[in-house]
Amino acid sequence: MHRKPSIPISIYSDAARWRGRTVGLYGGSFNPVHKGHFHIAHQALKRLELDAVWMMVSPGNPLKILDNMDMAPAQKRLSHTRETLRPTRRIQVTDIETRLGTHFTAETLRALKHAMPHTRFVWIMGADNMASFTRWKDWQGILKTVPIAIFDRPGYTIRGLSSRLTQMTRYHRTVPCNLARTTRRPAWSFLAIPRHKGSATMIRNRLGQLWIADHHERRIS
Ligand SMILES: Nc1ncnc2c1ncn2[C@@H]1O[C@H](COP(=O)(O)OP(=O)(O)OP(=O)(O)O)[C@@H](O)[C@H]1O
Ligand SMILES: O=C(O)c1ccc[n+]([C@@H]2O[C@H](COP(=O)([O-])O)[C@@H](O)[C@H]2O)c1
Repeated sequence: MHRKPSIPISIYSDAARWRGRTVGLYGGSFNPVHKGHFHIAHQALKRLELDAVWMMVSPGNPLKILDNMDMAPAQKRLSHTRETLRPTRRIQVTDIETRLGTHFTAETLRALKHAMPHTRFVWIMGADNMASFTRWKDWQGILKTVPIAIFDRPGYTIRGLSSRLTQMTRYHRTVPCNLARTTRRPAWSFLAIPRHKGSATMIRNRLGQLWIADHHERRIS
């Protein structure tokens, strides 16, 4: 039995604005944001014919919680993503999960569908997440709630397309141009876009401890 979501007023007030629109929900740690993220947001807008992409800065990926020392605080990841990407009307950066108080994607989707029943949502993710998707909380519920657009990523094409997710849902694969508007569930597409090698792990490794040290210093002082 699922708990009924409690929705902050600020989110209900967005509902009228996004009525009848198609929004790509692009969740991420963005620890930190990089050009690969920007590439995916643009590809999603174009290839899925979306009205907007919301980059949802996660309060904390439930599967990365054990690596927490490596994770900058959500507020810092949000402000850094906003400063770096300079959001437009069609690509927005949001802390909606923090405001909803949800960590798990299934809960976020339930809350958004409840608050904004007249907006079409599509979940956006990179191919690396295909391998772990069947460990996400209520992953089958996610598939019943929204279509899923999966974007190719260097090093993950074969792993993703041979994942348990692919094996279990192969008959639900859809062509990308129909994905955002299909009412069929489950529905997912794999988008073989030009791949981008951007990686937050690579940036953290290159910066040494700078990105992390910066936020720990602020937390201590
Ligand atoms: N270069 C990329 N190509 C395709 N998808 C990407 C790319 N970089 C990130 N993504 C996707 O963007 C979303 C957010 O990614 P995230 O913030 O975890 O960045 P990351 O580079 O994967 O970070 P980390 O290396 O710390 O795991 C995820 O769905 C991820 O699969
Ligand atoms: O709900 C889950 O169980 C779950 C498990 C792993 C990742 N997610 C979500 O997937 C998105 C991508 O996460 P990440 O860390 O790869 O950027 C982000 O919105 C996470 O909250 C969600």
